[in-house]
Amino acid sequence: MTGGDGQLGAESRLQAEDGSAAGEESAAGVTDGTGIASVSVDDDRRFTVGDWTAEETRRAVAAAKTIVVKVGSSSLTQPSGHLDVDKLDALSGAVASVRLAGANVVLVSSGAIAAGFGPLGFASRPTDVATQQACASVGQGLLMAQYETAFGRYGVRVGQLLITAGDTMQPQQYRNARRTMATMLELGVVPIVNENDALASNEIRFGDNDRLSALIANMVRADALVLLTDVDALYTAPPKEPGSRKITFVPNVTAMIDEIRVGGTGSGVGTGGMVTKLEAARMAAVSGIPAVMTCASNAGPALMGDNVGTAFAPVKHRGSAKRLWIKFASHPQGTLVADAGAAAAVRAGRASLLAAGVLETRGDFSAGDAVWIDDEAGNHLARGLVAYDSEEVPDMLGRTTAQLRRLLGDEYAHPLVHRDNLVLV
Ligand SMILES: Nc1ncnc2c1ncn2[C@@H]1O[C@H](COP(=O)(O)OP(=O)(O)O)[C@@H](O)[C@H]1O
Ligand SMILES: N[C@@H](CCC(=O)OP(=O)(O)O)C(=O)O
Repeated sequence: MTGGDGQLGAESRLQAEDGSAAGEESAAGVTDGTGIASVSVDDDRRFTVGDWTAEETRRAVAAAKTIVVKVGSSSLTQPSGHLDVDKLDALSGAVASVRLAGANVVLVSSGAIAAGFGPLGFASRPTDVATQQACASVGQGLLMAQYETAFGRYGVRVGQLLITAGDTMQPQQYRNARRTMATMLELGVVPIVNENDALASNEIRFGDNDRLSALIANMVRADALVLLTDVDALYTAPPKEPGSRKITFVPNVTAMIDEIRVGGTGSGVGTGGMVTKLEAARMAAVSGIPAVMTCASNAGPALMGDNVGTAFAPVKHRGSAKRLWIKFASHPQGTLVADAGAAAAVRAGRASLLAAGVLETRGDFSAGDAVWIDDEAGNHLARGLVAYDSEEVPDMLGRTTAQLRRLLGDEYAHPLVHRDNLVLV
């Protein structure tokens, strides 16, 4: 449903991402009679989807104290597989201006593979992972050298940070990356982040940098995310399709995600296309971060809050860093299958998961790992950090807290997943 003014209406779909009506506090809870209280697992301050206007969203981008800017391969390179220095210089100028105006800026830059295949003699972007990785190792160096020169003109220092998907999943690595980035920002450096393509494995790989940029926005507690690509805005269908219309404002990305027809990359050097950009916008919106998506040549106006591209309003308050990590970055190692009562309580968003309400455990996990919480039909309800090793759980299943204390001891008289460590999907 697209309004004639290019704003995507969401009035009829005021549903928060967890399925409960926006702003409504769910009442269901679960206790096993031992007084374990049930309080909200999600941020229950009232948030009304639709509160943010397009202007407010854009103003928030312009006023951001900390901002993540993501730029795609096609905005930095030529189809021949070489850097497009003019484009890179123009982008660097826009980002440096924001830095010099006092904001913290993180630049998530793709382009390593696209800048590396030309110098290595390939006519087009290689498709096999090993060759892509070799191209990335050549292209990443070229990219950074060019960024150093470009930002150097403005007296702005840049630093490289290469991250694998695995790094964002491991709490320790995540903390290290967050600390490094925070320190770089304190020192006035613009961190330039890319996926560590040379080390990424085929199985665990972002591939594109769109979702990585939303994770980084959470990591640095950014106030805004700007996604720069080779198309000026989000359209109702891939822009080359006749009749596709430009969308200037999306008040509720979680509600509209199924209504837009998105296609893959349009350039031959990018990855992911609009699918992953919309996913990044959704991750930002449910993390309380306003976002704008437009073409790289609009970087300056977008960062100034001008009416370019597509603005995405936040749809929730920002959660804690821990909850955002559980929701978007953790890598579940197993599954706890909840019975109907526990599933309803988890879904309602106000409960710890007790052993009494769990029917089955699957997978090999350690205390502190992320696990899925599924219903009996196999639907994922939530992700959470489990308090026990997978070998300990079978003896606990179906038992009340009082029984656990009596049979197994005090240390087992706790929820399998405490509500503070549980996030609805
Ligand atoms: N609904 C849509 N609206 C806008 N662009 C779309 C849509 N569906 C597919 N696309 C394509 O997504 C491309 C951008 O994705 P991609 O090539 O991965 O860029 P980047 O390299 O910047 O990440 C655009 O060039 C466009 O052709
Ligand atoms: N990390 C890769 C990103 C690959 C890619 O094409 O990403 P994108 O252009 O953001 O869709 C690189 O630097 O080449």
